[in-house]
Amino acid sequence: MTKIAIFGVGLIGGSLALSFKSKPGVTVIGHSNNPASVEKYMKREVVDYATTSFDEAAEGADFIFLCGPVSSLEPYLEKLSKLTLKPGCIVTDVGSTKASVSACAERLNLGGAVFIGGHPMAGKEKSGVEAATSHLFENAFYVLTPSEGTPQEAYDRLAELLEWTRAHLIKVEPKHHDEIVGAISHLPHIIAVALVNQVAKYNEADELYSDLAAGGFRDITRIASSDPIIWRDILINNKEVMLRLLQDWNREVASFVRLLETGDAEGIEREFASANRFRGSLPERRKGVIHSFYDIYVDVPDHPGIIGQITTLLGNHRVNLSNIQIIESREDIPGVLRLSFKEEHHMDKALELLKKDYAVHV
Ligand SMILES: NC(=O)c1ccc[n+]([C@@H]2O[C@H](COP(=O)([O-])OP(=O)(O)OC[C@H]3O[C@@H](n4cnc5c(N)ncnc54)[C@H](O)[C@@H]3O)[C@@H](O)[C@H]2O)c1
Ligand SMILES: O=C(O)C(=O)C[C@]1(C(=O)O)C=C[C@@H](O)C=C1
Repeated sequence: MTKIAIFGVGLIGGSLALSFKSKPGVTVIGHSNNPASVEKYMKREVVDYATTSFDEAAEGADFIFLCGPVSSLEPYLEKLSKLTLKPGCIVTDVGSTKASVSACAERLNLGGAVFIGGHPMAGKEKSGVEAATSHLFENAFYVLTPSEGTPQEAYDRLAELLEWTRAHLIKVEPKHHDEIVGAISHLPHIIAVALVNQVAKYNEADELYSDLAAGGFRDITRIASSDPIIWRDILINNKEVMLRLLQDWNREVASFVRLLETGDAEGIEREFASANRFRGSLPERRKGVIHSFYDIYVDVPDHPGIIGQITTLLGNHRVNLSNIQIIESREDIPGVLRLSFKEEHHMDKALELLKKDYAVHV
């Protein structure tokens, strides 16, 4: 039996647990200090067994996944270094920063265990085990940060286990990881939060701001709803990188200010065109940087049963819908549904079917 211990069964730990659970020869053990959480993990059947005992969870484990907030990772490693772990046990983490946890593992003696840092490049703005899903990592990149001393055999065993997640593994050096992820994940979170807070202040004086907040605002600010503790830890841990990136960001903002002050219409056009080109060149069909869905938007009248009618129509024509979201729905006002498809031909078929009765936009 392969024993997998997961410390911190939240969004990421829970999604890993669901990816591994019920696989042949695998037992998944969840750990939390909180008895109510342990009960919840069991009740939701995310793990095979859960415990409040750190030692019981770690004892005899073949794989240990540390899935708490970034500030919990080094204390976890310290604690593990004081136990006798199973020889050959692989300890890994899922923290959004890699430099400090990897350096900590290098300093510590984990006995016969091996630490390999990890970071699945997939997530959500929601947190907790309630948001966990077995397919969260499918098609996403999953960064591993082995050191020079990491035995190839240990890396291969972890890689083999992670095949259950259906993610694409990629090796990155820890500091390099923190630079890149700082720019493509951490900076966007700061910008989204700052933008929402800016608009929230205007909204205090005039509620029309939130009434009119439509697709553009919602698209760029979804991640502003992310968990405050998780993000406090990430940003503090990656402080040096973030301070440099924010200086560059200030320069980008200042350059827009100059374009507007000087009425440089061509310059503004150039900025949009070059952003459009880079974004368009990003690989589309994977999660991680850009979600891999094909989305269409349907204007729908506000009457009961409308969602059922649409899903039944698509189902009857074997169109596979991956996600459905009500973007705007208020009494007496037509709503907008976002329908997401994983495959382009399903989106095309949905467009063809829905155009007959609804206003549909891509
Ligand atoms: N949310 C994302 O999109 C995302 C993506 C990839 C990696 N990560 C990383 O994964 C880790 C977990 O994030 P999440 O989104 O699953 O968060 P979460 O809040 O959903 O889960 C965190 C888990 O850790 C436990 N926990 C909370 N405080 C703790 C502490 N001080 N010590 C030990 N355990 C504690 C919680 O009970 C919970 O089970 C973080 O290190 C985060 O940086 C997050
Ligand atoms: O999709 C989201 O909500 C995320 O924030 C996921 C996201 C990201 O920024 O892309 C967030 C943190 C991670 O460490 C990895 C992925």
